This record gives sequence, C-alpha cells and structure tokens, in this order.
Amino acid sequence: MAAIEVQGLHKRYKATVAVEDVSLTVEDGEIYGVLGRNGAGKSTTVEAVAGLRRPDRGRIRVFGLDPRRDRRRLRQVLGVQLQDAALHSALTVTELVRLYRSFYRDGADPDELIDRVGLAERRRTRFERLSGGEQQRLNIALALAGRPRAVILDELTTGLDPEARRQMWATVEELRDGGVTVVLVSHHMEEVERLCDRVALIERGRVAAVDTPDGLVARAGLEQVVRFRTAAPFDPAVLDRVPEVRSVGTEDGLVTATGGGNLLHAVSTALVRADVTALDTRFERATLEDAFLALTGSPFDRSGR
Ligand SMILES: Nc1ncnc2c1ncn2[C@@H]1O[C@H](COP(=O)(O)OP(=O)(O)OP(=O)(O)O)[C@@H](O)[C@H]1O
Repeated sequence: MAAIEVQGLHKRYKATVAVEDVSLTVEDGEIYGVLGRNGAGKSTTVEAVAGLRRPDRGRIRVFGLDPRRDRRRLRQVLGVQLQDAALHSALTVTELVRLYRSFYRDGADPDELIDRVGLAERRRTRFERLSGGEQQRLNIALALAGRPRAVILDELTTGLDPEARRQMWATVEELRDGGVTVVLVSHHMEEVERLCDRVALIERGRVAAVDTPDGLVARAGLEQVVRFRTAAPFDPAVLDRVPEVRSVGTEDGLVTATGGGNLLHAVSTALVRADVTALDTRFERATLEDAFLALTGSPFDRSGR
C-alpha cells in the first residue's frame, strides 16, 4: 500500500484556483519532495493531505485513511510541521514537547526528541524567547512527537543557518532510515536534490513532472560534460561509438565530451576498454534548478504566477 495517494485534487479559494488537478502517490518509506514556486499550490495540497483543508474535489488516502473522515486516526499516523504554526508562546520547549507527546498513545521520548533537534540547551526557554531557527526546530520536534509513520515538513529549513540546516537534513535522513515516510515541501533546490528520493514539480496547481532528482535532470534533456586529460595523445575515435556521447573536442590536451544519459559511466567504460588512462577527470551536469527551468519554461524566481 502506498503511504499517501492523491487523485484529482481540486481546491479554489473564491476567485483563486489554488490546486487545479493534482494526483500523486507517495510510497511508504520514501522522502518525497514537493517543489514549486510561491503560490504553486504546494501548501494547499499537503494541508489537504493532513485533513486541514477541505478539497472541492478529489480523493485522498493516507495509509488507507480519509483525512477528513478519519481525522483522529490520521493524527496517530501522520505528523505535520506546517509553515507559521502558532504555538502557545509562554510554554517552554520541554512543556510544549510533553504537551504534544500527551496527544498520542505511543509517542517519542520528549528528552530524546529535544536532543535530536538540537534544542538540549534551550529546554527551559519559552517559545517566544527562541530564535526563528530554534522555533522552527521545535515545530519539527512537535511533528515527530507521536512517532508518526509519515510526516509532512513544509519549509523545513527556512530560517535556519547552514549548520542547523545540515543538522535538519541529517534528521530527515535518520527518519527515512527508521522507516518514516517524509513529504518535504521546499523551495530549496539543494535540499530537494540532496534529500529526496522522488520529487513532484508543482506548477500553477498541477503536477508538471514526478521523478527522481536525477530523472528530472535527465528528462530536461540538458547536456552533461566530462572533461579529462590523458597521459598519451588521445584519439577521439575511441568515443565515437558511445551512444551517450554527442560531441568530443580536444583543446590543449583537454578532452571535452558532451552528452546525456549516464555519460560519466559510459565515457569511463569506453576509456578503460581502449586502455586509455584519464587524468583529472571532471564531471559537470545540470542541476535541479536548471531542470526546473527547462521543464516549466520559466526561471525559478520564487515569485508565483
Ligand atoms: N486561505 C486562502 N485564501 C485565499 N487564497 C489562498 C488561501 N491559501 C492559499 N491561497 C492562494 O492559493 C494559491 C496557492 O497557495 P499555496 O499556499 O497552496 O501555494 P504554495 O505553493 O504553498 O506557495 P508558498 O510557496 O508561497 O507557500 C496562492 O495563489 C495563494 O495566494
């Protein structure tokens, strides 16, 4: 059974069509990225999955549960960290984590959870006195308080400094390694590229593409480049019959092969077969950001429609 299934989701707010037609399947145990510019419909989609928005149309199942009909059971299996969660600001970190823990039959150990998100030193600090990044980390701890089977993390690392962000990424990987399904809504290309097993590109309320980060880059058909030098003079004919290679050029002893597919592997294999020793091999490929641009036809400038 898939962890989350969304079919034909539609949601409009008065004149604004937020979600036009979204269908997606999140497999159990994967980190599934939801990527798109501001206003694309990402939050509306995941909030509908969490039972927080009533869809106009469409079918949603989370481990077989209907988010609106089975809300209480859903809460036991799905953790949610949303943008701008409003918390009781006078409570301390420990108090809030214990409070949230009390909502669940089988939950996480509060102290362990606080350590895990790096707030051990702030246990006795009230929510309102935490920095933006610390509040964010607390929100994540609260989403994990019920030891959910799946968790929705919306803008996980917004407001975190680079070190805290890396710490959060490690936490997400640990969750996946522990069998938790993660839905990660993000603007952060590097984050998505690094963490997600698969990514849905949402554009104007629709799913423009779903694939692995590498698959999206490959789908965009963008060129990859392998550059290397050789110990002995190089005969470009060695790469002539490699289907992945589109062009080969040599300048001042630097060989440049461009192409697609698994270019690096194909070139390396052909060189080994021809008994050519490559030196200083460099590989450049398009990034997810390049792919986003190619697949949606406009730059990822974060400003909506
Ligand atoms: N409660 C609401 N009332 C009216 N319009 C809304 C509401 N919530 C969202 N919208 C509009 O619906 C569209 C989709 O919003 P949504 O928050 O789902 O996008 P998003 O992809 O999550 O954007 P962001 O990256 O900015 O969070 C936007 O045009 C937004 O202004």
